[in-house]
Amino acid sequence: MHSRTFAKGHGTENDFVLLVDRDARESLTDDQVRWICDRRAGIGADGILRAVAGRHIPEWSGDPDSWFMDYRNADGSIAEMCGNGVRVFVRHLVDEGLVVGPTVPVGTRAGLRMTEVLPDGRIRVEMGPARVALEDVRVLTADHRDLVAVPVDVGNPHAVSFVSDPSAIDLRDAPTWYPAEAFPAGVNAEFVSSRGPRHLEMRVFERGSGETRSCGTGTVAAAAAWHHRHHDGAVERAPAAGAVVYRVDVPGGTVEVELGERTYLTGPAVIVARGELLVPAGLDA
Ligand SMILES: N[C@@H](CCC[C@H](N)C(=O)O)C(=O)O
Repeated sequence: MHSRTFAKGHGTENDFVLLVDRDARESLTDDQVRWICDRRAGIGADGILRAVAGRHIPEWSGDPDSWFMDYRNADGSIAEMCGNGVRVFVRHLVDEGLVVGPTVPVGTRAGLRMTEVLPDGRIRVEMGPARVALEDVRVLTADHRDLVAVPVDVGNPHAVSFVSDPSAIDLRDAPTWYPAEAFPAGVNAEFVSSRGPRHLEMRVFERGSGETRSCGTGTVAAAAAWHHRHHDGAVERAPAAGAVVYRVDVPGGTVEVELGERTYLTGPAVIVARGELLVPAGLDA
């Protein structure tokens, strides 16, 4: 058995275990990730945010000294980006005195993300482009719904379906999709309805984690898909008129998405615990 320090936090109840390991001295195997994220045998989380220096990530070509968010889903898989996670990541680095805000750059597998800690404590993240595909796909849910879905790339893949009532969708099993080749690396599936002008409600089934209480990249995908399909492809034209701001309600809270020349996600980030993880001997790498 060995021990390592951890913190636990969430962004709109999308929850994460944070492991700071700037010099990449500790291993983090898929089995360890699954154990840490297990809500009965481990700490419990939707994913892990490992904080390392960029130099330790082979696919990172940016500043080797910048902090890199090495994100893992609860099943051990790697994802390119996590919109709620990056806010929690920054909150933790600031709280621990490892960076000085308010502006904090973070390396991710989807590229560099500039973040800003706002005076009210929320964190605003520049999310890179949200690419809305022109061709729809179909998503099949556990309750045998066959839904039209809009593919959106926010650094990671999303399929956004517009439904009359997201709470009525059965998400006990993972949705599937067709054609299968639309998402060769899997997809995060969002179910979205309108609550008023520029106000959406969303549920999500995340690749690698199952149904979660929120997904930051998913809210950006939802707003971008909605705006694109209901304003005749207007996301690209938004800069002329200034950014449009969507409020997106998820089961775990509310975030704000700005669509314009750049895309921003703003929301809360909360650290709830710090402690010592006792890694069982069987999981020692
Ligand atoms: N919850 C995250 C997204 C995490 C990664 C996702 N499950 C994937 O595999 O792409 C968010 O807040 O964006």
